[in-house]
This record gives sequence, structure tokens and C-alpha cells, in this order.
Amino acid sequence: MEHASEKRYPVDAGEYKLYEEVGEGVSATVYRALCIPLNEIVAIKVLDLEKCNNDLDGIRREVQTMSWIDHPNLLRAHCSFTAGHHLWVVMPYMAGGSCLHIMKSAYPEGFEEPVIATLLREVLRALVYLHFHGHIHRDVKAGNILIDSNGAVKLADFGVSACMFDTGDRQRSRNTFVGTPCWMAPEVMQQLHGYDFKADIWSFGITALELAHGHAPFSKYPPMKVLLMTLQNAPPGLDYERDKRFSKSFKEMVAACLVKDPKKRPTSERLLKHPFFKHARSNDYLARSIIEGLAPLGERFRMLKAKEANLLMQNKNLYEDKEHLSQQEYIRGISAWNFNLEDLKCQAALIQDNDVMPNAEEPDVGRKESSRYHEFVLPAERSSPERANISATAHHLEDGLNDLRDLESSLASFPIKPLQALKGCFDVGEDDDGATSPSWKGTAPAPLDSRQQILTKSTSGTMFQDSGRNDGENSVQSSSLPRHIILEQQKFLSGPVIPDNAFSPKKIITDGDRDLSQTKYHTERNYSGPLLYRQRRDSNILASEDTSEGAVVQRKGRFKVTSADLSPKGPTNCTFNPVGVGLNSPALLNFTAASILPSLQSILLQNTMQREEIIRLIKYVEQTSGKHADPVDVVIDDVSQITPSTPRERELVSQMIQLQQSIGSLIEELQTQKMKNHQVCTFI
Ligand SMILES: Nc1ncnc2c1ncn2[C@@H]1O[C@H](COP(=O)(O)OP(=O)(O)OP(=O)(O)O)[C@@H](O)[C@H]1O
Repeated sequence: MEHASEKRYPVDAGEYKLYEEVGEGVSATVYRALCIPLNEIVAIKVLDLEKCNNDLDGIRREVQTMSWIDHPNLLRAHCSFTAGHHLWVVMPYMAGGSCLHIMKSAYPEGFEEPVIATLLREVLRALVYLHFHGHIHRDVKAGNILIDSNGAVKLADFGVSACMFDTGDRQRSRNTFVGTPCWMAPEVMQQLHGYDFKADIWSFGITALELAHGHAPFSKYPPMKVLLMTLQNAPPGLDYERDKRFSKSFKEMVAACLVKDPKKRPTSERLLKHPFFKHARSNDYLARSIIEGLAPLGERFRMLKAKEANLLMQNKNLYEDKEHLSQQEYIRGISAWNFNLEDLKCQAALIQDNDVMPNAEEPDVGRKESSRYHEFVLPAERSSPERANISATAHHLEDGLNDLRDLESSLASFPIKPLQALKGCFDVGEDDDGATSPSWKGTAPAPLDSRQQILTKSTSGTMFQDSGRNDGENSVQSSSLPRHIILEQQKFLSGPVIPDNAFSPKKIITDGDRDLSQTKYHTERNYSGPLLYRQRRDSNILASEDTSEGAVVQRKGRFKVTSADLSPKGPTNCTFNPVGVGLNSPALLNFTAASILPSLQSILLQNTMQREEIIRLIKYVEQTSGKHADPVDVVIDDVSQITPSTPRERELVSQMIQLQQSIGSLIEELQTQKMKNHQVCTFI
């Protein structure tokens, strides 16, 4: 067994000395560190539990999986514990970093074939092991393939892995829309029958292309477009012309993985026997060919961050451009992609007619394709005088909505669509962290017991334990601790291990927190808009569902949306349904009027537009079907033909017209009510 189970890794932050930062994820920062008693260099992933409110189950799963796995190609945790409101996961230090980072810093065009074959063989071995034990990784990508200084390859990041043997509610997690869009298999997007380990084979094929080209197919596009392209286009692959440098067997191996029908994809075990892997070499070869000569990981990480900041400065004008943003996130190895279609639709609905002006200020028409998403702006931003080329907004909005329509139609043959999954539940997005939100204030703390549920023990040592050192020792134990961690530890010297607000979606934010979130996450812009409510079909469902799996809608880094509404009886449109969530619903009570107002406005606008459209259609159908013996209309025609000759006649005609108009609107109202009743009946 490769991991040193005999070694006792301390579960106390004071026993470690943190050095430089070597990686960054969505809510985690990874440091090189020294385990003082063992005199061993390790990596420590520090997760800020305050930023993981929605994803404790993911964290628990990650830590649990990292404790039981026992395979040389999987990154196993030595131990884990909490310190303040941070979770520390101690693991072997992988000095080469991730394949993505190696490519970004030294191989922007991708690796040579023998390197790729070697890397992929190791990853495939890890997948064979995971699949054999009934696990789907669900996030296979170059950013999660780590290499150590000896060229050993390990697949990491089990935050979204799932177990095939789960039953009941947990089994539903395999119907969950999870992963990172570019690597996501079509069946994961479709959510038709759930999916199995073959989803990993698709991601594996995409990863092969990523390692060959330096980027994944569609990586520069926003997620909606990635979905469309994955579902509508032929599967991506190695091109016989463009990719001449690669062998036929490599092309065939990729083609075998990237088949849309999961049943036709090989199992990991069978794939391992593919002739392509005969090109694979030793770990030593990897160390010599891609690790040797690289700058130390921390330095590379710093350089990549600087490069990213530089790019952001250069692209200042394009900063709002989602495709550019995607590219930035890709460079960082994470993908903070907003994928809230409802949000986009609501933002679209909030645009008033008079916002749509002639497109006189479009800066560069030729750039339209690459900028089509960047104007999905928040209403508040739109009103800002220095922002917003409104005409471009409307223009791009239309493009974006066309894509939405395309997406819906390309998914039309499937009973459950991502749109429906999205519609089923909203969750608090990045706006959670908005320090100015009044809803943060004065919130009762969550009970400690529920928070401690996530603390578990591994068989081979202590896993995920509290360091138990909130007595002040932690605050002074390591001079090399980043300042924010020391400060945050000091804040909770005498309180519970995890601060009261750590697991609550509402929290009191101190100025220190605000500074931290503003400086550390300044590049992670929020496009998620004003929707801060979670919609449920039924409040009973809210009570009975496995909230651990069912609640998360948006996770930065990996995208995750749960298909809370898998029943074919689910709602059939994407508008907010006031029947589904009554005003007394707990889901609504959690939100302030201010946070929900824009959504309500949008819904109102949508309903008005729909109502007008329905009335128009009813009239049209009645006219064309000749079914119009309605005396009211006959009279209307007659009245309109009367030419009053006396004041009294004029008065009477005017009264008749008024009466007929009110009868007309009452009929329209009746039709609308009938339609509503019909919808409610269908829904029920
Ligand atoms: N053991 C390790 N040794 C060296 N570097 C590591 C190690 N673990 C992680 N890293 C680096 O830190 C980065 C972030 O880690 P990780 O992927 O675990 O965080 P995350 O929050 O789960 O990320 P995301 O969800 O965005 O993929 C990795 O991409 C990798 O570059």
C-alpha cells in the first residue's frame, strides 16, 4: 500500500508549517507545507467552510472518498481536521502540480503523444479501480490530474464523485447535473435515465483532447453554448488532417470514448487494453520529459496568477465578456461559470421595450460572435450611467435567447431537460456573500450538532477531525500562516469549533470578512442576478427530500444543478409558479422582499406578455374558425356602424361601446382564468 498508514499525521494545525500557495480551487486554497513532527513536505488543502454553505455534502463525500481509496493513481488524504472555520485536508505533495497548470506554463499546445499515453494510462488505472468499487469520479479533467516530482500520476478531486451502489435519495444524485460543462457527457446534460461510470469515459476522452491541444474542446465558450454544441454537434475528436502528429490508434481511442450513446463506450477496463496504451512509458519518463526543468510549483502558480491578472487588465474592455471570462477561469483551472438559465431569462424579461434602441454604438460588429453573452447584465448594473450599451444589450440578449431556444429545442425529445432541472430549485448564488445584503444580519446560529455531522474518522487514522485547539494555541502556532487564517482563528477562540455562522446560509459579515472576500475573490464576478430563492414544486417535497443532494443549484468550479423535478409530471414551463410555492411557503419566507422583487417583476412582465399573446391567439382562432356567433361581437360591429345624429344617440352609442368593451375584457379575463385553471390542473 502506497500511503503511509503507519505514520500518524497530526490532526492539529500547530503541527504544520504552511509555506507558499500552490493551487486554488473554488473554495479551497492549497499550500505546500511541512509536517513538523514527521519532517515531511505535504500539501494542505484549506477549505473555507463559510464559503461552502451549499456544499457540505460534497466536502464530506470528498473527504470520505479520500480516506478509503487505496490506489497508487488516486490522491489519498493523510488526514483532515478543522481549524477555526477552515477544514484542512493533509495530502501528499504533488510537486509537478496539475497537468493543466503544466500545460499552461510550459506546453500551451499540449503534450507529445507518449506523454499523453502515459498520463492517460495512469488515469485509466485509477478509473478502473474507482469503477470497480462502484464509484463515478464525474470530474475527470487535466486540472484534476496531479504529478509528483518522480512522475507519479494521481487523479484528484472527489468533491463530486458518486457511488453506483447508493440507493434512495442518494441514488438520485446520479440524476444530478454535475461536472464541468466542457467535460460533461451528453447523458449527464440530458438527465434522461441518470447515468453511470460511462460518463467518466466521455470526460476521459475530452481530457485526451485537452492534453493533445492544450485546452478542451469548446473551452472558450460559455456553458450554454458548450451544452448546445455537445448535444447538437457530432462528438469532438482528433482530426485526421489537423492532428497529423498523432497516431491512428490515438485517434481511434478518443473516438471510442466520445460516442454519444454511453452503451457504446468501452468500460475503463476494456479501454485499458486499447493498443494506444502500448505507447505509454514509465513514470520516470514523465519526470524527465515534463517535470524536470520546470520552476517550483509555487513560483509557477504565482506566475500564472500574475499572467491572469495581466490578461484581465489587457482585456479590461472585454472584461464583461463571458467567453473571455470563461477563458480566464480555464487558465486558472477552474470554471466559475454561471449557468443559471432562469436568471438569464429573467434578466431578459426585465429589459423594457424602451431599452431597445437602434444599435448605433456597437463597437465592433465583427466581434459579435465572441461577445454575445457579455451583456447579460444585472438590472442594477444596467442602470449605472457609465455602463451599458443598451442597444448592444438588447442585441446580444436576443442572440442569447436564441441560444436558449436552440437549447430547449435540441433537448425537446427528452422528458427531463436541464431547463426543468434548473427551474426546479434555485439557490443562493455568489450574492450570498454580498456584505451589503440586509438579510445577513441577526441570523440565529445553526445548531452545532448538525454541523458536527460532517466530522468523520477514517479507519487508518483520524480523518476530518477538529483540531480541538481553539484555546489560543492555533492563533500563534505558525508564523507562516496566511494572515487571514490567523485572524479568523483568533476570532473563534472560545466559541464552537466551527463558528456559528459557518454553516448557515445567512451570516453576519465583519469588515475583515468583507475585505477578504473582496480581495481574494475580486476576479470572480457574479452574473447570477437577483434570483435568491429556491423554488420547489411542493413544500412537502421540500421537507422530505434529501437536501444534501437536492438543494445545490450552482457550484462554482464545477457546475452542479440537481434535477429536483424528475417526475414527468413536473412543471412544463419555466416561469415561476405561484401555485407551487405559496406565500406561506418556507422557501419564500427565507427571502427578503428586496431580494425577490426583481424576480416578481420579471414574472409579472412575463405573465402580462403571455396573457396578451393568448388573447390574441384566441381571437385569431375564433375568427379563422368562423366560430363567432357571439352576440356581443355582432353588436359591436353594428354599433360601430351607427352614425349618431343627435346628442342623445351619441350618448347612447358611447354607453353601448363602453358596455361592450367591458364585456369584451370580462370575456378575456374569463379566458385567462380558464387557461390558468387548466395550467393548475395540468400541474397538479
Ligand atoms: N496534493 C497536491 N499537491 C500539489 N498541488 C495540489 C494538490 N492538490 C491540489 N493541488 C493544486 O491545487 C489546485 C486546486 O485544488 P483542488 O482541485 O483540490 O481544489 P478544488 O476547490 O476542488 O478545485 P475545483 O473544484 O476548482 O476543481 C489543483 O488544481 C492543483 O493545481
